Amino acid sequence: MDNSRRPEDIEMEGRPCAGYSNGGYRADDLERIREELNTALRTAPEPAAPVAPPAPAAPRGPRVAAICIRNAKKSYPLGSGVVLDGFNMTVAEGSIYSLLGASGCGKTTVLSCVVGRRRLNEGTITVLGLAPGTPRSGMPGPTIGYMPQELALYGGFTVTETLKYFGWVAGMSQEDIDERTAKLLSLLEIPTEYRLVRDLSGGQQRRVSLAVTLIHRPPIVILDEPTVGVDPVLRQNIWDLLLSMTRDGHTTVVITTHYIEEARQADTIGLMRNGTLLAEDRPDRLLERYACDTMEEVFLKLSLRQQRALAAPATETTTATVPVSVPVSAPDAAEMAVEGAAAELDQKDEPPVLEDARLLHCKPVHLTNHWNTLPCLWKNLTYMKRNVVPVLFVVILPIIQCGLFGVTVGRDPKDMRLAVVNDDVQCTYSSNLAGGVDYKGFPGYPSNCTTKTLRYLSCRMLSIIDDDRIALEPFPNIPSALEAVRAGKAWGALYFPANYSRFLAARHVWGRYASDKALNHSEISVWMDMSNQYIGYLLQASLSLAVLRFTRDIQEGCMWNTKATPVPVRIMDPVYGQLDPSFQDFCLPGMIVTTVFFMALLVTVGSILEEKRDGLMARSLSAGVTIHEVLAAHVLVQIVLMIIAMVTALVMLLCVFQLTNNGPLYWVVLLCFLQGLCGMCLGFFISCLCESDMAATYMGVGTFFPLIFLSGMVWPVEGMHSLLRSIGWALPLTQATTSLRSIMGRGWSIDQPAVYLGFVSTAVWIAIFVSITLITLRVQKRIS
Ligand SMILES: Nc1ncnc2c1ncn2[C@@H]1O[C@H](COP(=O)(O)OP(=O)(O)OP(=O)(O)O)[C@@H](O)[C@H]1O
Repeated sequence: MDNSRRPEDIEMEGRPCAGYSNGGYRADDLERIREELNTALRTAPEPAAPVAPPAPAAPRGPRVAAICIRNAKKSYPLGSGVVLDGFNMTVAEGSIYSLLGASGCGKTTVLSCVVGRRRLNEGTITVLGLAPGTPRSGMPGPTIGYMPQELALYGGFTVTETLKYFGWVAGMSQEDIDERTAKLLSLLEIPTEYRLVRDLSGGQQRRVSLAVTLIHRPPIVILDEPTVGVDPVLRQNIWDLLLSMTRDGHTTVVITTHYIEEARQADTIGLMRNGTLLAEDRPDRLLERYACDTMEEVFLKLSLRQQRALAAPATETTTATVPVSVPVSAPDAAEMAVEGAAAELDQKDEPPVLEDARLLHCKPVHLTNHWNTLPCLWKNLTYMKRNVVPVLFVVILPIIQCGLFGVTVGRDPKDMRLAVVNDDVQCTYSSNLAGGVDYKGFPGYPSNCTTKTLRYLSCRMLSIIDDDRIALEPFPNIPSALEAVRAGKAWGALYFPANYSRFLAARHVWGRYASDKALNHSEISVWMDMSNQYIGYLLQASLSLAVLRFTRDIQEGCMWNTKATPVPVRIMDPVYGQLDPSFQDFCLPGMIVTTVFFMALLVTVGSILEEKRDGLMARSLSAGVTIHEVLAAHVLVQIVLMIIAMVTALVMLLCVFQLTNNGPLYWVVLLCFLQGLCGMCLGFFISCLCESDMAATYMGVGTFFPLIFLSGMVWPVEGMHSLLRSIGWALPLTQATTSLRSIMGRGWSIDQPAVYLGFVSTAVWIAIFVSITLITLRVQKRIS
């Protein structure tokens, strides 16, 4: 065995946290200490809830381990490699432990595992005798006060509101919060208690962050670079505060910092590099052992040694003073043998480290029957009070959306131009040409209608065609009329051949005896611009209707039997809807469903990502709020917003624009509400999956268009390919749109399959979104 290795180093390798390490003591010394500790164990009180009872000031030794990490290994699922590689760390109770290391060496990863935010791939962590994340450990929760590297504060809250929220989460009473707030504000010199956090200076914000960490007097305080970017005087104040906190032995502090020399004030310094701990000892001993004047030199020496060890072929596989699982070069091994011998002598002054929780002065804080939904709800409402934009968005967007829908969609196009070439007779179109004869003034039909008396029929026909929808414009010949159509100046061209009136009169008078010439010359030729399908169909429908009316007009004028119409079809009153159906009424159900669904989705994603941003949610979770409590508080707020959006949309569409609803309004409202819930649940899923606004935007937009097009809102699903129709059938908006259309258009109730399928489909989708959200959260927790 290598003589240079310290006994506890040998024990540390693979040694579980619980138990004693002899720390270089003689066997009889150890026996005595064990006896003392066992006496203490027998008399030590059990942990009490909700907060740790005040215990008498602890003497400085023998100390026990408050935090113990053994053989920790960690890599991130999407990370570039191993972050912690056999990391060991022991933090004595009532001490300040300063973890030093270069940027990216894994300090934050260690701390986030200690607070229970992340899990190790291998190895163990014990904090106050318990593993973080286990029941009754209070981790994440009030056992630990965690100050993350990022600010992670609600910028829209005042200082007191911030402290109130985190104090409330930690289970403190309002009086206790007020008292602690006053004390911390004075200790940390934060004079601006009613100012919003976002309006404070950077240094003030960090002090507020520290106050949040300390508000509930946590037994374990974890500070991730609290002094970065802080003025030197304030930095020293923070250290003074930490020293005073640990003086009575009831608070243990772990702090990371980039300022190596300030770390000399700590009881223990841990030097970390590349995911392993290079050394861990009292600052004076580290300087002494490595014969250096500054801590920087010690760090440099150990780092170079690790560098050489990693580069050179191994002579040893483990080290004495460096608990690093890397090979060590021969010169370093010799040097380390000398250091190890010195260290062994030092160890006799060092107290043993013990991890039995019952001997600790610091106790885990476990809150029973404490729900954080209420603080979260209060926080969400306070957030909304300060950020009215999302609320206005929920109220104003449906007004704008539905208003635009009401005034733009489904309205008949007006003044569509048709080019007219009339070789039959010169009518004058009063609406288009100045002067001349008004074709509307052409005589009616005498009762004794003959081919001679039926005159100016082209003008008569044009007078029927000319309405609000169509504007007629005369052209001298067919080429010029077609040119106007090609140039986009007219939607179509009509041509009345020469003697149209005479031949049409013959066609009517002679009926089936009319000559071929009469039949051919009594036809109007039409050329249409069908590039716009909707306008093209509208014009064709107008012309067909005009021909029908014109024919009936002739028959009535001549007192002929009007039943001899050209199309022997009689359109009766429709079973549902009107003879002249409105496109608006077709789109309306889809419009309502889409508005409510996507409004809920948008607001949910927005508010959760806002909370996730800058580590806000992570901090709440570290403080003991569960993700379910966060979601529950959001559900309550979102439901209120959703109801506002839904009522606004329905009032706009049904009351302001008087769109048709023939069915029971309560089914309409219930289905819209369920659709809102469904959108909200999809919002939860998206915001759990996405870390950034950008990713969420892509997902939101990515779901928007397929859902809209496949739901049959824009075009009847009957027109889709059968495969798409099957896919669309199963999507969240499709059945709901059909159901709402049946309620509003046909006046059906829930007993109709088309209606209840919408409710069933929505409920199933809510269940699916909730399930996949919970599964995603569980997977994320497992791999974090
Ligand atoms: N969520 C993550 N996913 C993937 N890799 C990560 C993640 N968080 C950290 N890492 C990587 O793990 C390594 C250690 O990061 P960590 O934040 O623990 O270092 P650090 O020592 O705290 O650095 P700093 O002092 O700059 O804060 C880095 O290489 C970092 O890129």
